[in-house]
Amino acid sequence: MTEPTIYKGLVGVYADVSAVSKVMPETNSLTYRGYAVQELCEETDFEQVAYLLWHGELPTAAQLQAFQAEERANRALSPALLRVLRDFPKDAHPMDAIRTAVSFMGMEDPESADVSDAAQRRKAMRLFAKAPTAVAAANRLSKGLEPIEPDASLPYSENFFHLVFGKVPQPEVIKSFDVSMILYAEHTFNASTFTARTVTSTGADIHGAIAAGIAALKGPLHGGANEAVMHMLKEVGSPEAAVDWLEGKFDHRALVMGFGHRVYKSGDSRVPTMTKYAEKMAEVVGDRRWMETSRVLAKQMLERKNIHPNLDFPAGPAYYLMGFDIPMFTPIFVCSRITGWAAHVFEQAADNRLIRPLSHYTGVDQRAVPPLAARG
Ligand SMILES: CC(=O)SCCNC(=O)CCNC(=O)[C@H](O)C(C)(C)COP(=O)(O)OP(=O)(O)OC[C@H]1O[C@@H](n2cnc3c(N)ncnc32)[C@H](O)[C@@H]1OP(=O)(O)O
Ligand SMILES: O=C([O-])CC(=O)C(=O)O
Repeated sequence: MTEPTIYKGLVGVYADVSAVSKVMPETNSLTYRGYAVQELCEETDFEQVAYLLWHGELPTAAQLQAFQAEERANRALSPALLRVLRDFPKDAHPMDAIRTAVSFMGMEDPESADVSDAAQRRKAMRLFAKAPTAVAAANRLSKGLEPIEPDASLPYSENFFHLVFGKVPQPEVIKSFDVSMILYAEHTFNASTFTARTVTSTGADIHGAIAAGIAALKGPLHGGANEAVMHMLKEVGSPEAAVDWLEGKFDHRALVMGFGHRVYKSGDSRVPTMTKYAEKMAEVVGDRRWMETSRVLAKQMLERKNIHPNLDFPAGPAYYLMGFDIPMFTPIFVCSRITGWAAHVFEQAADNRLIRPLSHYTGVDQRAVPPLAARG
């Protein structure tokens, strides 16, 4: 019998068509619904990008107003969910907290069992609006602080800071955060999005798909890398120590977090924009240490290994400079990626076929079951 070709890690496999976004590794570029992501960062904001991903077109002023009004009206958590969040172990991983909160939101959603396109879209809006409230509440409760109520007078990104810190920072900080949310929003068939599509392909609901996406995003090879990058920068300590630190990693053939990418082999399309806004954060805060250390690491990785940084590399220090606790970084990524995951859930469901690949069996040949007494 001829051996089937195995595509380990599904490298190079086209699993379906998609009209949501396009990664062009040959030019290090990325478009959402045909718009270059860098241009979206400069010309729009995260709410407009969320609308674009879900509807295929940028909103008109009236459409944006309606979208924002719906988002602002759905931010509050139920008293039952707040009670559950209060009962989480204080040392619960924040990604486990948001994954569990999303599952809970699914159970209490008024349209829980309805997987029609219209209901899934309404549920996506509720998830999009509530996720920041849950992420911020879990973070504050883990530190013994009371959750803060969302402020419906504030746009999405301003409200995020309000929920976490109880105040809104200067516009430069909001802009850098908003840019990170646009850049993190969507990236074709990455592991978490493919997971969400696989769950959707079984006919399951959007809360299940997004909870599964969160579980996949937590891993350090995917979204968890933005936290690992900041731990790494702190371990390195200073730009002067970066080259020796990196050589030590090479000696042990260790992975360097925030570097490498399955699709981009000559640079991640999002890195220049995120680096620009991380640099702005360093200016605002007046602390250049992390960006200088990053610069040396990136230069050395390229010279020694020809490996480029990915989006998590500048996003890690950017979030740190914004004042977020490191365990918040991947949950922030969740709040952004909910938009991309949901767009893929809608697309998968609209033209569905169960996702079910094959495995090539390499175990022992078929054999008889020995009786218990005969098993040595
Ligand atoms: C938002 C995101 O999810 S972006 C990704 C975030 N993840 C990280 O930053 C984690 C660190 N990076 C990695 O682990 C990998 O680069 C991944 C998982 C992102 C991509 O993995 P793959 O596509 O399977 O990369 P692949 O294994 O083919 O890498 C090619 C070579 O580069 C090496 N390499 C890739 N990334 C790194 C890295 N970060 N540090 C050191 N070496 C690396 C591999 O070891 C491999 O070397 P080899 O040919 O000697 O075996
Ligand atoms: O595309 C990938 O494999 C990972 C990634 O960069 C993302 O999900 O943003």
